Amino acid sequence: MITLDRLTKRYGDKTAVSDLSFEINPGKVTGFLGPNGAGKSTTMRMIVGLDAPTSGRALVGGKRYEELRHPLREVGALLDARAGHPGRSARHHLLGLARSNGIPASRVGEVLQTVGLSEVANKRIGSFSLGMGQRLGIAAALLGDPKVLLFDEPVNGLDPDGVRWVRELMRSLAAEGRTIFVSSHLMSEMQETADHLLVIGRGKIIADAPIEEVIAGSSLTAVRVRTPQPDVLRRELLEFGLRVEPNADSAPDELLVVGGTLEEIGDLAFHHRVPIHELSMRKASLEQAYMELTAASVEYGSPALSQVTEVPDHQKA
Ligand SMILES: Nc1ncnc2c1ncn2[C@@H]1O[C@H](COP(=O)(O)OP(=O)(O)OP(=O)(O)O)[C@@H](O)[C@H]1O
Repeated sequence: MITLDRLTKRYGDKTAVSDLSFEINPGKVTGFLGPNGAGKSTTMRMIVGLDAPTSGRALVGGKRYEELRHPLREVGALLDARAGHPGRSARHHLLGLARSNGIPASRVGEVLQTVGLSEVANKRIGSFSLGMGQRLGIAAALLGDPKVLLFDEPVNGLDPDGVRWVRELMRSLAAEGRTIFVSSHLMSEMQETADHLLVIGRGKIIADAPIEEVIAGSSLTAVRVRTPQPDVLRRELLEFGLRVEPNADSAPDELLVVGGTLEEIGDLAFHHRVPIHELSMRKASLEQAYMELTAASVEYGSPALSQVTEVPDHQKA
């Protein structure tokens, strides 16, 4: 388990992480999301002792990183895939880490196998592609067989096969009861991998909830109802306290209802003898839910496309 207790980091006037308190539990993949500059890497660096908090604490299994006797055997991290001397071979890099952490050398062959680098184990790290570097970083994180694992953007640079491999690895590590904390900007990938989400913006927590709850909380998650009596049903739904979205694109017999479950809406229609021709859930994607959640905390936003694309004269209407 990872515990953050009022964790704060300031760089001069800039507060990178502000009073963060939360727990990351074992047996789950917890996704760590937030816009660029939100404070994700800084938080992860403080958990593994690479940055000192200005105030507050980050604990792994109840201890500060500095208090861990064999840190790599308790917490593994992929924070910077370029770590490791470029002139060294992958095997030597891992052997060095194993030796300094009291990990048997036999473990090196095992993790190289796990990440699919056995055949290039004796090649120089400097000759590795971005994806191979990511795999080596993951091998280093797994070396001490730790209960807690942190991955900062682990699928960065990986091809689709590699992305799927990382997803399956995270899921299986969590299924073994480990604590998996992973940051990513790839929402579709997070939607497939994470059980729980922590969303931060400008150093503060915006959401700490199961992924299904985050998606259900989006205004784009709604129940679609088709009925020959939309006006009657609309009135009853509003009376019941639900919201009916005005939707110019809807067919005349269709209502989009926010805030209610399929069961509640079905029962309500039955109670008022309103015939139903369709009752279905329209789920927001994680990307849509995330964009809504973080809209107010994007520090380095993108200009509207019309501002950056010059439309050639001959294409103008
Ligand atoms: N060593 C440093 N010195 C000064 N400011 C820093 C330092 N490290 C981080 N920051 C600032 O702290 C804030 C949080 O940065 P951090 O890298 O943790 O964000 P992030 O969420 O990981 O962003 P990204 O998604 O772009 O990787 C940013 O505004 C960043 O400029």
